[in-house]
Amino acid sequence: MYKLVLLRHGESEWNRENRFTGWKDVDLSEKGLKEAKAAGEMLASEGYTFDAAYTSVLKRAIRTLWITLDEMDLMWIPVTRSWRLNERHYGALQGLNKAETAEKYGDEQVFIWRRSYTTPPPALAEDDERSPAFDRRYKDLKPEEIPLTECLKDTVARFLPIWDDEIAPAIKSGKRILIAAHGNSIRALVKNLDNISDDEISQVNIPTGVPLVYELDENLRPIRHYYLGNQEEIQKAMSAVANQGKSKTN
Ligand SMILES: O=C(O)[C@@H](CO)OP(=O)(O)O
Repeated sequence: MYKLVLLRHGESEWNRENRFTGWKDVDLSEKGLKEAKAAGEMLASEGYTFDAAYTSVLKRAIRTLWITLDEMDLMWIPVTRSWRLNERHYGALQGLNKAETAEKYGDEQVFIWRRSYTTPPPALAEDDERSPAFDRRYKDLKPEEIPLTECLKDTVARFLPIWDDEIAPAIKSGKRILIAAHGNSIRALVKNLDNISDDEISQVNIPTGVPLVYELDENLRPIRHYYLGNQEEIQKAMSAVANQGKSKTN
């Protein structure tokens, strides 16, 4: 049996302000820093350790990983950063307040933009200065790999190559892996691992800063999964994520 731990970054400044974030490189809030520390403490106290870690090229996930590994005295383990673990690109919604967007376009439309598997949010214009094409960290991507928006299906498609080529073989070789990533890149992985339908994945919400443990069989099929921590608080945190895209007037 293998154990894989997934960790969504701690609360970011834009999570705190309830803004669509996507590939915008915002940092952790004070609360997010504390969540990352608590995640590391919990993993250490529950006896977890890791041989390697994977994260995105966005500082909220990288810093969460640093803090978690620091708490576990594991800052020395190899870390792979890849754009393939980035948050789902939120297109032209990036920067907008989620509740205000729901007031303007309706809760249903915002739910589709946030949680539909195949409908992407409105795209950034190609010449928009926020396009990843103008960001040096993405200079090695092929033009067709650079997103101007993404639905979850797109995120699954760009995440799977690093899973199949690097992470899955590492787990099978016996390495204990920690993945510090984002709400929607973790949803992409969870959909794939648990074989969740396109419809049902719309109801899955990942809380910030809570370790999610997957026990996997020799073929990396999940045996069970569970969050570490206070289960009641975790349920509340998941509902809070679901409600972020609802207008306040409803
Ligand atoms: O804004 C985002 O990038 C993500 C994660 O914070 O939000 P959502 O849960 O709305 O998909």
